[in-house]
Amino acid sequence: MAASSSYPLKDELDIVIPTIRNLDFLEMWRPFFQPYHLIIVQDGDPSRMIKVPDGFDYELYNRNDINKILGPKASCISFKDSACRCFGYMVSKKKYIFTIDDDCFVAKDPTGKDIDALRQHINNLLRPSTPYFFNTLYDPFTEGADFVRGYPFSLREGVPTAVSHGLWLNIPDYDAPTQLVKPRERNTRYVDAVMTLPKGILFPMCGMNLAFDRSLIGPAMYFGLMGDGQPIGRYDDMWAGWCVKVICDHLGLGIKTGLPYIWHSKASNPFVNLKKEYKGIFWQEEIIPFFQDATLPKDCATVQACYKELSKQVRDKLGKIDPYFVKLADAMLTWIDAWEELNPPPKNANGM
Ligand SMILES: O=c1ccn([C@@H]2O[C@H](COP(=O)(O)OP(=O)(O)O[C@H]3O[C@@H](CO)[C@H](O)[C@H]3O)[C@@H](O)[C@H]2O)c(=O)[nH]1
Ligand SMILES: [Mn+2]
Repeated sequence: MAASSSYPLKDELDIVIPTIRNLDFLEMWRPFFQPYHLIIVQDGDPSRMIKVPDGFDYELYNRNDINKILGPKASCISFKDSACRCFGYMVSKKKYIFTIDDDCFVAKDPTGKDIDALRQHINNLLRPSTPYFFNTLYDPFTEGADFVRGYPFSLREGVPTAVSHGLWLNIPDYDAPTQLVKPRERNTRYVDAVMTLPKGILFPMCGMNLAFDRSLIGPAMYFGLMGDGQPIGRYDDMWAGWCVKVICDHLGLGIKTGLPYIWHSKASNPFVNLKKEYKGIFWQEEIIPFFQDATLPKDCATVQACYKELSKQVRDKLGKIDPYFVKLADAMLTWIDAWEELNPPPKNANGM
């Protein structure tokens, strides 16, 4: 199934943008984004006025709004880090989310055509994933592709897709050490593929060009405690991606990576990034085995239950690395409480 209408899921999808800058980049996206509702999460000084180009339908939240809406639970939303974007996921009322950075522009495909990244994400999300058996012709649900010989027919229905992870031309999402040794490296390779991440395999999720089915995995898309007052930064999306992948594997949901590409226009400062990433670079050598070995009990049947269980395991098994992980485990529970407060389960016919 492909998205057929000119603006697919127009009333079922919010675009979440974290920002400390102006939003002129929206002018380039106007042909693709204008009909969609934007949720802008303004980070940093709340007294700064962020100019949104005319013609866009949006809601904007600054730190004062977050504190007012969440009260003490606002402590789980990062300040002075792009991790703040997850507040937008929480306040949205839509089934789907697309999040993009304000320095990401429309890329061109090899034919020179502007890439409608939003439509590609929607196609990725509306088509099933195949985490249990790798299809060597990549996404079998893409036009012009299919399952190859030897692919078990019992697995060809696939599973629901929870996440669509897009990529970036020009400035790649490198860590600070790589940025420092390869300052001029640019990603010029357009790989025309969408792949399902196999079950049991983790991946480094980047929040720059990311879409997900909020109804399937939203409560697990917490971007952690980063930025002001925290010992690490730039591990917001990574943390969310590791939690989300473990939960998707447990619940039988799929995650795809590959198309669409956006054009990432500028590299953030590698020295500032090194300071933010420093502890994460060696902590992750213990964090990754934790997630690789993580198992969730069979009776964890909802994302929230899985997430609460993961929080308990983070406290028990990562808390010994640094007290930060005990704080993070608590923040994961605060996040779920806040999520449930803002997104109460629908009442049944008896109003219960
Ligand atoms: O304190 C801040 C800093 C930035 N933002 C907004 O977040 C995004 C990303 O900012 P930027 O493009 O400057 O940084 P990158 O290094 O390219 O970000 C990528 O690396 C990861 C860092 O966590 C992340 O996945 C990517 O976003 C912009 O929209 C800034 O305006 C902010 O809100 N607060
Ligand atoms: Mn950037």
